[in-house]
Amino acid sequence: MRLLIDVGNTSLKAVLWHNQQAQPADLNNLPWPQITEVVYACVGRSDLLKKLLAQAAKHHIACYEATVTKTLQGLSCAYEQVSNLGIDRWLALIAGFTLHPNQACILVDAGTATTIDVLTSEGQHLGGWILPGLDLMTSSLTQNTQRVFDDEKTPFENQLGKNTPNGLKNGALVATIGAVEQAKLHLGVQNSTKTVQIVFAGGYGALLQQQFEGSIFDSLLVMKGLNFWRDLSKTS
Ligand SMILES: Nc1ncnc2c1ncn2[C@@H]1O[C@H](COP(=O)(O)OP(=O)(O)OP(=O)(O)O)[C@@H](O)[C@H]1O
Ligand SMILES: CC(C)(CO)[C@@H](O)C(=O)NCCC(=O)O
Ligand SMILES: [K+]
Repeated sequence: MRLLIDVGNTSLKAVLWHNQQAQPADLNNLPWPQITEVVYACVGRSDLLKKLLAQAAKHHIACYEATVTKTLQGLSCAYEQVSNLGIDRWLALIAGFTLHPNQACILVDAGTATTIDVLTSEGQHLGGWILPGLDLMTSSLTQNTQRVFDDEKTPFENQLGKNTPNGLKNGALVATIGAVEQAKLHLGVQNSTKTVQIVFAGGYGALLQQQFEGSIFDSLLVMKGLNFWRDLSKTS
């Protein structure tokens, strides 16, 4: 059984991976005797991660930190400075590459930030974008203007706004949708028979997924990437 840990800027997420399945992990009551290894990825700072790694060491369990490399099996990273790419983005790419072989993908992780990464059917990462997440888009406007206000009960909708909270929330949503549309242009899906698999993850992934026909939402995308990273980096 593997303990998989994904440390973001806002939260730490962990799952237990056993028999090709993810089970929720209770961090206050981990089944250490059954855990064979700890695999983790970290873009943020975390005292909780330090505590978990210390506990693993006490139980003599090997810990592996996922890193970005120029290539991994048939997958290649677009960044010149590969260590600058967020590991969560690399893991989403690894998951897309492994789960959708020979298929062009757009990986969208919509949390605190929204990241969009473009992957060709040959496994080449073409690059991507980092946008403020939907909440950051709206809060940066309410905090830096006098008259732009939000409203808890206003949903994000792909429509024109006819009041301030609508204008604000819908603006954030369509900006994000527009960025995903721009990503498609880099894969030449217009005027061609090529298809692209758009995969959404993260807190706002399910909402965004509804905006793109044929797209999928996978709440475990980064965790799956972490699990594949460990398998693939063992054999490369
Ligand atoms: N149903 C939902 N469950 C969790 N978060 C949601 C949901 N709907 C919207 N959100 C928003 O998604 C964001 C959390 O996203 P996510 O869980 O992907 O973490 P994250 O922001 O990526 O954190 P980190 O950067 O720490 O990984 C928050 O802004 C939250 O308001
Ligand atoms: C963009 C975030 C914060 C998303 O979690 C993370 O992937 C990160 O810290 N990235 C580093 C910068 C980059 O990916 O170019
Ligand atoms: K994240």
